This record gives sequence, structure tokens and C-alpha cells, in this order.
Amino acid sequence: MWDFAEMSSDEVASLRARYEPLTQSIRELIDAALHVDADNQVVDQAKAQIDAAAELLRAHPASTRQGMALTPEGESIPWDNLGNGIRNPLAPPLVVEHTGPTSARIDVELGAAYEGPPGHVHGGYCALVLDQILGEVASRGSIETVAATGTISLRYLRPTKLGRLHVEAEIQRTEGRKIFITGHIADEDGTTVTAEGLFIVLRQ
Ligand SMILES: CCCCCCCCCC(=O)SCCNC(=O)CCNC(=O)[C@H](O)C(C)(C)COP(=O)(O)OP(=O)(O)OC[C@H]1O[C@@H](n2cnc3c(N)ncnc32)[C@H](O)[C@@H]1OP(=O)(O)O
Repeated sequence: MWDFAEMSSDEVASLRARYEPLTQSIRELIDAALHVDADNQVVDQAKAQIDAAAELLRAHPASTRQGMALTPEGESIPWDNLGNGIRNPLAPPLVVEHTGPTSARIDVELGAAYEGPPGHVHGGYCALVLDQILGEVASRGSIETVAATGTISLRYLRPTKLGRLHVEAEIQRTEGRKIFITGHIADEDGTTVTAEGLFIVLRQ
């Protein structure tokens, strides 16, 4: 169902070293733009430099986009994914740490770019974070057993403060290709959003 580009580990390392610093610079640019308080001259000058950088990049277009790379060792590398894409400046990125065969955690800092209600994380982004961790746990971190979201249900207990967040997910039970899994997000004051998901392992 999903297309992957096969790539050696060396190619991945080389592309990662080339593009990851660019992605990080764009993230810092977005954050700076959301916090700036400057006069017209400063803003116009910054805009001209950003436009020039965009023009430089557009002059070297990729012939195809490769959403995810797969290495012969079975490692999957997300380039563009909104949750954890190495080349996507909108991805924080979300780094999932598997804490066992059926559980994982994410520790992430979400700043102004992820705001919904003032000072708090956008509810849609909370859903994305939970979908990402539930999907990776359901997939057991392997492309061989990749599982897609069938149904996900969220309960927003209270607003989630921008800043450091802790996220967890754990498989509750499996029935054939169906994986029932729960998770939650916590900010500095405790749990803010809980999730229940039914993920379906894709037919290979
Ligand atoms: C290391 C790599 C890590 C990668 C992590 C990836 C995480 C990705 C998380 C995502 O965001 S995925 C993107 C959002 N999800 C989708 O785009 C999925 C779109 N839907 C589909 O592709 C298919 O509908 C789906 C794969 C979910 C199911 O299609 P199937 O044809 O495989 O299901 P089938 O009809 O054979 O049904 C199998 C069982 O699942 C049940 N089922 C199917 N779709 C369901 C659904 N949507 N919700 C709940 N249950 C569902 C169905 O009733 C049935 O139950 P029973 O076996 O008890 O009869």
C-alpha cells in the first residue's frame, strides 16, 4: 500500500548529514519568526534572505520525492513524515523509544509552532503525536509488521501546555491483524490526553 525507496545505509547516512542541519535551521527560523518584534526594515531584510534561499533550493528540484527509505538491514528512515521526518521542519521530530516489545515512549519539546489555544498545544497536533506513537508500537518498530490506524479515539482531559511533553503507548491485546493499543500525553502537571486505538497490520 505504501511506497518505500530502497537505499544503502551509507547513502542514508550521507543524505542525513546533508539535509538534517537544513531542516533544523528551518525549524529555528520558524521559531524565530514566531517570536520576533522588529521594525519593517529588519523584517523586509529577513524576508528577502529567506526568499533567496527558497529560490536557491527550488533551482535544484528532486526528480522524485522519497517519503521513506528502507535499508537492506531493515531500517526505515522517514524523510518527509510530519511526525518524525528528518527532512520535514514541521516535525519536532518525534523520536520513539521502544521500552519493550509492546510499549514505547516519546520525550519531546513542543514550542510556539505547535500552538492551538494560547500557550497550549493544538488539539490536532496532540492527535498526531498519539497516532504516531500508537502506530509505531503497533508496528513493533518494523516495516515487516507495519500497522495502519483503523480507528483512534481521544479524550482531552485538560489543555496541554507548550514545553516538555512525555508520551507513552502500550499494546493491550491483539486479535489476528487487529492491535488494540492505548496511550497518553503528559505535560509538567500530568496526563492531558488519553488515546485508544485499533490498528490493523497491513497485508504484505
Ligand atoms: C517502522 C515503521 C513504522 C510506521 C508507523 C506507521 C504509523 C502510521 C499511522 C498512520 O497514521 S496510518 C495513516 C492513517 N490510516 C490509514 O490511512 C488507513 C486507511 N485504511 C486502510 O488502509 C484500511 O481500511 C485498513 C488497512 C485499516 C484495513 O483494511 P483491510 O482491508 O486490511 O481490513 P479488512 O477489511 O481485511 O478487515 C480486517 C479486520 O479489521 C477490521 N477493520 C477494518 N478497518 C477498520 C477500521 N478502520 N477500524 C476498525 N476496524 C477495522 C475489520 O472489521 C476486520 O475485523 P474482523 O477480522 O473482526 O472482521
